[in-house]
Amino acid sequence: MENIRIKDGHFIFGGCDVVELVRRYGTPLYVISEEVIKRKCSEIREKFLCKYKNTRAAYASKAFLNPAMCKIIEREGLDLDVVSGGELYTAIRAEFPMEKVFFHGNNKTIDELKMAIKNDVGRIVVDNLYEIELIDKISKEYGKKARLLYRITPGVESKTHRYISTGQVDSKFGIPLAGNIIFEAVEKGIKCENVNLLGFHFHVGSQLFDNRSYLNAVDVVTRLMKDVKERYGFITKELNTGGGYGIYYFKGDKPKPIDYFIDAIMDKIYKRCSEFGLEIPTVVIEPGRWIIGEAGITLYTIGFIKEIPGVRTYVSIDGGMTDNPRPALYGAKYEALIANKVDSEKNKLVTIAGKCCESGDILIWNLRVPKVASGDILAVLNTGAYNYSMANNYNKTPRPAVVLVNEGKSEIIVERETYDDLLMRCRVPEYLK
Ligand SMILES: Cc1ncc(COP(=O)(O)O)c(C=O)c1O
Ligand SMILES: N[C@@H](CCCC[NH3+])C(=O)O
Repeated sequence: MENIRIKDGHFIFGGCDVVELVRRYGTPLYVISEEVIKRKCSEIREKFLCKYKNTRAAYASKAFLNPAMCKIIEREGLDLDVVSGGELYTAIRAEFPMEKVFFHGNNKTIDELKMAIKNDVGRIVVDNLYEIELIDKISKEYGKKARLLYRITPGVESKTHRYISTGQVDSKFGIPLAGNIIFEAVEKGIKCENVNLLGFHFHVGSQLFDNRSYLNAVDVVTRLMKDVKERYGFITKELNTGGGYGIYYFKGDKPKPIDYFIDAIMDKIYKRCSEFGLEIPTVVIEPGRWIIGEAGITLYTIGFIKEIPGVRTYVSIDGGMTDNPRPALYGAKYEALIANKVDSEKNKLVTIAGKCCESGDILIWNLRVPKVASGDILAVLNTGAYNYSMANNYNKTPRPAVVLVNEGKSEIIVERETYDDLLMRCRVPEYLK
């Protein structure tokens, strides 16, 4: 793994000795490398934004979001995809340019839509027919004209965990193409005076290593672009092709370079548009995991070690499914190392157990490690995406801090939660006191 450096048997990440980070900030600790994020964004600029005209790249912030991340993304010249009122609010508070925000969601509430429209969000990605009239009405109230993309369900299968596959016909996301619904939606979009329909969106799934589902989706959406042009004279000005590019977590994962996806998608869009006599729309991509996944590690302190003779050795850590629910949720696998003994020979097989009161709270089954002791530090790799953002307070566990590292410097960007934070919103009715 290219981000791994070793010095005096210690793991160095973002130029920082992680043992020092633990001493300073405690564990569990999310550590995010600014350098990796910048490298990823620069690759997107080089291989997509500069290479192809009329393109935009939005960072899918559900993967990892806080005000500092908004600032990095803004500086790197990317747009932002948000999927909830909370993510939108974070972007607003971080003063992220609203015209560069794409607002998603399969069940946006009225209050969320109001916040988006009032703040002149760049695009609302409409997920169903009923949203359109609501947006039109709210836009009218605020004297605005909301810019819309319609998310379609392209009806394509993707090879990934079924919980993160989104493009198939039977999906809760997007406007179905069967029947007349999509045409009804386009007619509405054209007729409603307070909206400006700009084009279409699809997102086929996440953690993908194959570009076929994207290409199949481009086939479907360009056919739709042709149909709506013929029926209504509607010109698709923008086509958002979603995110989903996979990264390496564990042996067997075979991530592809980003241009494997981008070049194939662009080539297919150009070909189909030329075949159908369509104008080339502005093309948008929306990666989340690919930008942030490899930028993060999580550090834990090893606690009790339990050896069941002839069965297994459980090594317990001070976190688990509360800071990383992915193994319990998707059976996700991670690589990890003992950060203060990186050089030592790995001659033991252990299972890393989280501290939640759940048998399923196992972070890693069968990890090869050197002889470990209580107090050693475990570093789990490539945890930048969907770890901090999916963390929770189960068993009244405070969420860890997030530290940003760069060239040997470290800075807290999210403070560790305290027990008082956990109780801050609880109230005891008078009669129970
Ligand atoms: C609409 C949309 N765009 C982008 C993404 C980002 O996905 P990923 O993090 O896999 O790139 C998602 C999540 O799967 C999504 O639902
Ligand atoms: N939470 C998922 C990704 C969801 C993508 C959003 N549609 C994961 O950890 O892999």
